[in-house]
Amino acid sequence: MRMRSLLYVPGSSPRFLEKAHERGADAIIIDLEDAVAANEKDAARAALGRSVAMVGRGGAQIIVRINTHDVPAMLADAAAACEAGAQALYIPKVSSPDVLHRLDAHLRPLEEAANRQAMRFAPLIEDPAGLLNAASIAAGPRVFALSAGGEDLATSMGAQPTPEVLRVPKLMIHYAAKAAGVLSFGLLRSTADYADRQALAAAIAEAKDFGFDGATCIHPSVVPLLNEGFSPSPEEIERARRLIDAADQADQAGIGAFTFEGKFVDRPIVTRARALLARAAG
Ligand SMILES: CC(C)(COP(=O)(O)OP(=O)(O)OC[C@H]1O[C@@H](n2cnc3c(N)ncnc32)[C@H](O)[C@@H]1OP(=O)(O)O)[C@@H](O)C(=O)NCCC(=O)NCCSC(=O)C[C@H](O)C(=O)O
Ligand SMILES: [Mg+2]
Repeated sequence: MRMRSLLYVPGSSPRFLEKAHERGADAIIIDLEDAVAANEKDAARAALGRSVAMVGRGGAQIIVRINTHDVPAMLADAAAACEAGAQALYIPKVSSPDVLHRLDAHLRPLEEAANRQAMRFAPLIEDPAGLLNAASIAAGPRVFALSAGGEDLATSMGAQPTPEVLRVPKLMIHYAAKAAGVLSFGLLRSTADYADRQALAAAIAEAKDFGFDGATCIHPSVVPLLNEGFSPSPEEIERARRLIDAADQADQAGIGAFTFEGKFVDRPIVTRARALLARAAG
């Protein structure tokens, strides 16, 4: 399943929710957390059934970002997301796997009673404790993806969310995701400056080179950039096909390493080409 673009939509904004399914995002994250004012959170949760149905009309994966600042709110959000038919939870401010176990135990009987598929978890790491526990968080129950919340991460450290500040923590979280074999979402910079398209395109190209699978965004204008940027280009696909043909011929001739279009090729390079074609196939 492709998850190049994940569009955040505040769960309290009917104007945004109404057309979110037309924006082309692979996944839509209905936010109940920081984009929703405190006095609107109960109403956003109560409306979740309608919101999930509305944003799901285009076939995107539907994810709900729950609150984790207090346990009753967290459990109520998770139960509402389950009842609404969301496929996954975005779980903010995860500092250790404990919260994932708590949610897993809470959801299991609800899912069984309603005969629903298990919702998957995407923890969001947003403080230094979470950063240092990233490997155990990535290996937690139901986890399918990991990402960093750059704004909260910087804030929790008394830092500014500049690319220099965010680069190392975001890469640490990325490597934890890769070590656990789960998806890794993000860019090596803050996503708050969504209007600078040139900088965004460069950041997306960089993230793709690092092996990130996709990224979240807060505005629909970024979705096409993510979809294009995290997809293999036609040139990359053509080259991968030629390289695999050449590798198959070399294999039949009993040759493991060879020169292809002026460059050295051996097994990991062929594996990379096959992975690129698999990604292109969706
Ligand atoms: C950033 C925004 C507040 C901008 O809002 P606004 O100025 O009203 O947008 P536009 O006028 O440019 O909108 C143009 C059209 O696009 C639609 N729109 C805009 N945003 C969205 C959206 N997110 N989803 C769906 N549709 C959207 C408008 O309706 C307009 O369409 P039309 O009506 O047809 O003309 C706003 O974009 C926004 O609120 N974005 C979401 C913010 C959010 O969810 N933030 C939380 C996630 S990020 C985070 O929490 C950080 C992380 O945790 C960390 O710590 O780093
Ligand atoms: Mg945050």
